[in-house]
Amino acid sequence: MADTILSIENLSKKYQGKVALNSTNLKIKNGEFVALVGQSGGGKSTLLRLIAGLEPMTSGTISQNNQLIHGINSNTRVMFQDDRLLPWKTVRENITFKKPKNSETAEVVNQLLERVELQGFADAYPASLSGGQRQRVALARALFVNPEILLLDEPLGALDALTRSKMQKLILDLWQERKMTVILVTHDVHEATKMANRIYVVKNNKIEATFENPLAYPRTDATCTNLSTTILNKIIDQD
Ligand SMILES: Nc1ncnc2c1ncn2[C@@H]1O[C@H](COP(=O)(O)OP(=O)(O)OP(=O)(O)O)[C@@H](O)[C@H]1O
Repeated sequence: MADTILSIENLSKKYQGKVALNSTNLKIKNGEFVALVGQSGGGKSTLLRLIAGLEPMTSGTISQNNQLIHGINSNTRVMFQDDRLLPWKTVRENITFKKPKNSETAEVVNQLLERVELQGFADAYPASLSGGQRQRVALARALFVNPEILLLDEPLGALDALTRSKMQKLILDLWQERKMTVILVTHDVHEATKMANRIYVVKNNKIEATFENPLAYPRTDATCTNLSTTILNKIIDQD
């Protein structure tokens, strides 16, 4: 639990000479659930994409388990706001994409579908599913490869309040069951304080503030309010 899983040093990213992330340092321990919050354009998604290796960094280093990350980081999986399911593939095929089909694989998929409450949907096509169901398929697809770090880029942003709240609980339960590390990007400060044990405010293309979250799980709206307000004030603070 106490081991550093991810170590980021002096990480910078520029797009056509314009800074998206500026000399950022970050250390995350194995099994933590951290959140990145902050104003639009601050660099949150850029940081997540660099950790996933979806884009090259301009300078700096990212190490996972003391191994430098170059190119696609196969020990991570990203879940985005849009589910990115392939419409011509069934739920099962979307989850097992690129994997050989055998009975063991089928059993893993069945267990995952049961865990995200989609048993019986293995042969359905994405078009026949609701937005919440599609995001649960996307979650199952991300978990299928057992990533060490699950990267969540505003995955609940398009869901209605009730579905969102259920998904928050499902993700927290899965985090605790699977002992994985989770990094969540969200616009919703309250969501961050309900889910994460540490919250980073990303502002002006760097991490401007860090808030430890001592609240015990399960958290309620009431117990999170004070910390949410403190973080919100830091985000809107004009300095
Ligand atoms: N592919 C790209 N090409 C050019 N500029 C980009 C690209 N991706 C991001 N940027 C720029 O980098 C900066 C950081 O963007 P990023 O998406 O990381 O911010 P963010 O904090 O995730 O914002 P949001 O909360 O709106 O998603 C912004 O100024 C953005 O315009």
